Amino acid sequence: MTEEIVAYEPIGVIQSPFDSPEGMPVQPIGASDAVGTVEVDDAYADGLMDLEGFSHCILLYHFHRAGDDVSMQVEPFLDETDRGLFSTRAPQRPNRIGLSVVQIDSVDGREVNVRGIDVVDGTPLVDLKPFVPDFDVPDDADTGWMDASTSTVRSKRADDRFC
Ligand SMILES: C[S@@+](CC[C@H](N)C(=O)[O-])C[C@H]1O[C@@H](n2cnc3c(N)ncnc32)[C@H](O)[C@@H]1O
Repeated sequence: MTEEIVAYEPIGVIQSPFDSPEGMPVQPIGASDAVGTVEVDDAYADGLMDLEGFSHCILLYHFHRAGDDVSMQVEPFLDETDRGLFSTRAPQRPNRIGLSVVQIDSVDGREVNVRGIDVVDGTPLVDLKPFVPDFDVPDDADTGWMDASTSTVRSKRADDRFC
């Protein structure tokens, strides 16, 4: 077991239309109409320079409303079978880090206006990176058990199992 403790402070906050983890989309593909704002703290505003040239960005954030009961096998939203936690995107994990690729509508001061947001309003932002298909999309990716069709993911809504 590693001895080092890693601690981060949020660099900002994500505003979204969703007040609760329950009943909301489970991935950005199901939230294409959901508009949100990523607001970085003043100290980091200059770091948004040049971001407007990218159509999408990667948000890394803390699932602050996830429950404490972390299991190594979970039934994910997109299946009816238990799966190893690390083969899922379940929010309830040892380090509650979430990742979403969202569309950038505009960058305005310390705010990034985004679309396709699948997080609860007030989610603490840990990092933001540009999405670059050549870096981030392998052309030979296999997706294991996660064979839910695109239309299933689009219409799927979360329940309270990870709260
Ligand atoms: C399945 S996770 C996927 C999130 C991200 N796209 C990922 O893959 O890491 C999305 C679900 O997490 C829950 N959720 C979103 N924001 C949360 C937060 N701040 N705290 C706890 N749960 C959250 C909601 O139930 C939402 O439907």
